[in-house]
Amino acid sequence: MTTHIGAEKGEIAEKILLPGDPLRAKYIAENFLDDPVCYNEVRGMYGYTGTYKGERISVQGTGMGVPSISIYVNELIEGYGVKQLIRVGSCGALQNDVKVRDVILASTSTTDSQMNRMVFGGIDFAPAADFNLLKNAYEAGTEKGLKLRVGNVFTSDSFYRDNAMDLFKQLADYNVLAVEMETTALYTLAAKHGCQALSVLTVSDHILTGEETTSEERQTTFNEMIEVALEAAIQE
Ligand SMILES: O=P(O)(O)O[C@H]1O[C@H](CO)[C@@H](O)[C@H]1O
Ligand SMILES: O=c1cc[nH]c(=O)[nH]1
Repeated sequence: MTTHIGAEKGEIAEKILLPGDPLRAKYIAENFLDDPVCYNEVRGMYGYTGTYKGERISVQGTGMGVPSISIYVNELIEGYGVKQLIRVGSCGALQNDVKVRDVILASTSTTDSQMNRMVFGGIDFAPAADFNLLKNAYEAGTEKGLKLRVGNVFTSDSFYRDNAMDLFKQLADYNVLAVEMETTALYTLAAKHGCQALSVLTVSDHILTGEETTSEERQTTFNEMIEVALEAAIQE
């Protein structure tokens, strides 16, 4: 057991999906994994292990934001030997040609979080997705007929930010596709520990137009994102 995860050693697979919402972890386990077993309920942050197409896969809620996902990623890697981590999250679109329900693969991330500047003594580390995972996810999505977007996402410490529009427009001018709250931490910690990481994100709302998905639409698109992530996970 680690501080925030109640699993015994060996109960968590080397490959794991990481939704922010613990109920999304439960949904993924119950609808996509065979024989799922719940290994964690500490803080209601559900974690399950099952199989997908015969391969052992876990899914663990991370909570929202850099501090929360950092706790789970650290404990999963250092405490349980997890090697491959795929975030399955939601995000807000920053580009006119990125639409609600689109699925984005984050090749890198920009951030307002101080985490990396603290760690690297003020320099800007460039967090990057694992290329093989990114390639596998892109191919899996393309085979399913999805038009995946690949690019830079903004990992923000703030969901409710005063006067956010100027910053969002500037980021859009610099080709940042969307905003979310965890990818920078995931990629940086994975790099530190020699693990593979990728964020697969569904656009749940549009920052520029205010458009939002209905809960039913979110469900359908989340399913596509989850399938892309699972198919990427089981490739070599
Ligand atoms: O849907 P999840 O994975 O939680 O991701 C997004 O949703 C939360 C904000 O509502 C943040 O965690 C953000 O990154
Ligand atoms: O606008 C959004 C949507 C999802 N997640 C975020 O962090 N922001």
